[in-house]
Amino acid sequence: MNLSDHLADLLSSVTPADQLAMQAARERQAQLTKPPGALGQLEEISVRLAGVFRTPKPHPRGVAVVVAAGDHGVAAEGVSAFPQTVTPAMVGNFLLSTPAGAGGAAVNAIARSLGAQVYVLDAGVAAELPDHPQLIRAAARRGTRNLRLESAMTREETLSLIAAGASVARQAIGAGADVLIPGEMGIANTTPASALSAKLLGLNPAAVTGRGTGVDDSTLAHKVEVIRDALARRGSQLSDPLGVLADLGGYEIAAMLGMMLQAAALKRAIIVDGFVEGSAALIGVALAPALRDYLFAAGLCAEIGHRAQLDHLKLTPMFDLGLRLGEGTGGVLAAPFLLAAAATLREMLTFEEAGVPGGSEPALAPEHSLQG
Ligand SMILES: Cc1cc2ncn([C@H]3O[C@H](COP(=O)(O)O)[C@@H](O)[C@H]3O)c2cc1C
Ligand SMILES: O=C(O)c1cccnc1
Repeated sequence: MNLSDHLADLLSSVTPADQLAMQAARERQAQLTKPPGALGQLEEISVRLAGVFRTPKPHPRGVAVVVAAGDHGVAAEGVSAFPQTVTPAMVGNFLLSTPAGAGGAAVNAIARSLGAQVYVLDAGVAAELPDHPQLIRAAARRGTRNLRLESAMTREETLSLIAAGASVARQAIGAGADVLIPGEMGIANTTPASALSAKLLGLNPAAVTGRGTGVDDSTLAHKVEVIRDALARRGSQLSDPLGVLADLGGYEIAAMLGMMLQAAALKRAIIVDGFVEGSAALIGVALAPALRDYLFAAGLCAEIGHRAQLDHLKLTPMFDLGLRLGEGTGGVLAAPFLLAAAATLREMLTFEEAGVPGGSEPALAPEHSLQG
């Protein structure tokens, strides 16, 4: 199958969540031993999980984060507080053996603390990475082109990275993941993420461009100008989301899009972490609106454009810890909320089952009817 047929196939496999299972879950939530609504946002999460897993008693088990790493030609414009060499060095760090286990980055430590699997994908890092048994490699150029001056990727490259992301997602799901978290590492990648957000949300670049790794005021102003220049080129039309992604995106962003589409096609839950993941999700829902049914927002992150992304996706963040890291860290932190929400729906007893007074009156059976 050629790559555009592969994408078309993936898109047509992304079908809406199961409304009947959601309705049954809502009715069940109303009978569980608690005041109505007392589990707050967990209740809506549990109902959405019922829709994803197509049962009023969903039981998601494994959690996996896939960190896709890629480099960006636009790093040459000086839009990050860190040099591009940090990308391959951090990939090394994701894989290093440490006294605590594999990986010395934040995502590794957080994933270990919660028992989540970490996969690492080289989605086009600029430097050659040494072989490592845990490093999955996509066939990609070493870094995108400078999106200020030209399209960051070709269509073929974009399709190929979407396919690579989809393939890792199948691997993770095959190994037991029911909750998939796309994560990213790529110096300068908040620039393509901001450019994509400005384009797709129709907002002024200044409204969606943040400090990323912590750039100062003058670098931030320069970053906004770089994005303005990129948007002023004769780029792709909004009616062509794949073209917009190729024009303004990045390899790891395309790979995360592939992961999301594949996980949704296989009816798994996806946690969308920060601002860079959010930009992949925006392309995803433009290509396949039903993808939204499978997305769960982790926390609100500190990038200023994140709120606008979540509003567009109609997703509610689960916490606000001021995270501004990426890597999928917030997504892994949010995973226990999903597992717990499903557990309430699955394992709590109803008022009737537990013999607790105060539940809504069950309808009277005819033989007990007063008129009988
Ligand atoms: C040591 C280090 C570890 C990271 N882990 C994630 N990021 C995050 O920061 C980068 C995006 O910010 P910007 O667009 O400003 O470059 C991405 O690599 C993202 O994953 C990191 C950044 C650094 C420096
Ligand atoms: O929110 C994010 O995804 C983010 C923020 C800063 C740096 N890298 C990623």
